[in-house]
Amino acid sequence: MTGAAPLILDQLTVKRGQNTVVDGASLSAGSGEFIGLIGPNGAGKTTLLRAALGLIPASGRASLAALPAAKRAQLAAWMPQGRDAVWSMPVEALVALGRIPHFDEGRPSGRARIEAAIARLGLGTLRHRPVTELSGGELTRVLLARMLAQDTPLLLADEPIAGLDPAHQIGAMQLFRSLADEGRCVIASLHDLGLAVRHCTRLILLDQGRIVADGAPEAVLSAQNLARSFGISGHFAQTGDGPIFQPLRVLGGERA
Ligand SMILES: Nc1ncnc2c1ncn2[C@@H]1O[C@H](COP(=O)(O)OP(=O)(O)OP(=O)(O)O)[C@@H](O)[C@H]1O
Repeated sequence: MTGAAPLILDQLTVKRGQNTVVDGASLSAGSGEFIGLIGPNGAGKTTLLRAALGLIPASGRASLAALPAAKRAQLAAWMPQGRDAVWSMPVEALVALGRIPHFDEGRPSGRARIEAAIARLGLGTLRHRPVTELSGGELTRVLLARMLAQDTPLLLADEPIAGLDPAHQIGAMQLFRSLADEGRCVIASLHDLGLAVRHCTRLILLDQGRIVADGAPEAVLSAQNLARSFGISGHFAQTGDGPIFQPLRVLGGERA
């Protein structure tokens, strides 16, 4: 990896047929940041994350994509949007896959990481259950635990809190924020703008493949950006319990 930043994208561009799905995205994501990648359906969030990891062809530069896969897996954990458990294996075995890049899933150092991840995601009672027999939210927590067990400086997650109940959504967001506070970098695509505002240190707004805003949550969720990119209005408030954002209305007619 080049420099200190866990992820650098420079004019990253992805074309799908005739369509430019990610259009010249540039960013530097640093240690200590929990970045919420937001934008309407089809904006290009999944495509940007996958291209950042080198999973799909792209032009421009992605610092991770240039690395050998084995090295990349030591630097970045990835949680895809699809939540299908293909193989029937116990929960603890799937979490242990997070240690494969470190070659220590059977050693004390690896076991300690696996156990810590199982405990942190509250999976103790599920540890022997086949992953094919879990609910959607339970499987999401197992995949979060696998990411945690991988113990990487960068974590990329595509809609990681979709399908979780409110307590587990808040728990997952607090987990990501605490990982950032320890010096890691977390980038997660999110549709829940209220949770994004409360927990993320920075938001990046993607619209039609372009980064149209990047910065502090309150600034990114300006009335103008909400209207232009999401076609909604919303209310932002600073409270004694932290910032709160509530989407309010779908604006009439075409997007501003
Ligand atoms: N394999 C593909 N071939 C052609 N077009 C694709 C392909 N994958 C995605 N797209 C298109 O690229 C655009 C961006 O898709 P992407 O999944 O990155 O959006 P997203 O922001 O993650 O959306 P969502 O919030 O709905 O998950 C969409 O218009 C989508 O239809």
